[in-house]
Amino acid sequence: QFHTIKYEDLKWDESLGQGSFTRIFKGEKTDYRDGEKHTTEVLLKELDPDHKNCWESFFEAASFMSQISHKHLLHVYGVSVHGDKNIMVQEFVKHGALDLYLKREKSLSVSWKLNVAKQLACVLNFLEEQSIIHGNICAKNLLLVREEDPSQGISPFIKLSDPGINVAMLGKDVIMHRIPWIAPESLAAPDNLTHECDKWSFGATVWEIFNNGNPPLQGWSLEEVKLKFYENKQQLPPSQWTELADLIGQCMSYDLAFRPSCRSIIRQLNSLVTSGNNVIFRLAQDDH
Ligand SMILES: Nc1cnc(-c2cc(N)nc3[nH]ccc23)cn1
Repeated sequence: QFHTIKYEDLKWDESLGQGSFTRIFKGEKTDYRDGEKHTTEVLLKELDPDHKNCWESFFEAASFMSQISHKHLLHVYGVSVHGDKNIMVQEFVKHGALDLYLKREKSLSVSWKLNVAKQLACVLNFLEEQSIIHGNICAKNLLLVREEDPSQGISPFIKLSDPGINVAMLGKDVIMHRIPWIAPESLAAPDNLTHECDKWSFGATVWEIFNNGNPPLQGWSLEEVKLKFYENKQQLPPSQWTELADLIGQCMSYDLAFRPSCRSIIRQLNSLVTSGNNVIFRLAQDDH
């Protein structure tokens, strides 16, 4: 399914943190093509040795990413196995994960946020057309390839990262930490993910993008309280921008049938762009 990379062709640099049962490092891979030596900056994602049993799911995530290609999907160069080390070799994305970027950058414009949400909707639509379910859409799994530069008319560019270990393989506690990104129906059946699950997660991710990276249900630390969120069919605090709140609410419908198609999501995002401008105009008018 994918390219295997020789361990000796990899070089580890600094640690960049960890994911579910994984550790990530900046690194380099060396290729020898037409007699020349090429080194490429990469992201090395190592599966924890004590979760070796998840290696199929770990590589399944990698193979899902390398069997299709899309401009907004992270490129996976391949995998390397060395002793009890299972390593996924990914493209290195300069500005890292969006959840941290949103927390750091406090003055991102509405058009920046809409632009990023539209890119996510496009790759979601592509995955649905390819009948591929991601299963872990969230701001932490969105990577910022390019920052915006308004002076040059350059807009932000994101890529969706791999879903990581399949949620069905994760323990109950890890699944709880995915509330409210994980669709309520997936809590009961994590091994039965659907495209509708990705739409629910899309709604929670758009909520994150418009809430400056404040995680939803922040401070709801106790797991049973988070479960109450689903039991009471609660919604995330709605945005003041009603059209945006409506879209997020549709995506985060407890009834799968009410979740919009990707086409509808894209259409609604496009109309938010125009209504967004009007909202600003309306607010400006109210000020006078
Ligand atoms: N495929 C990927 C995934 N994450 C990065 C990344 C980049 C960065 N500047 N800081 C980071 N801190 C944590 C991860 C990360 C890069 N590429």
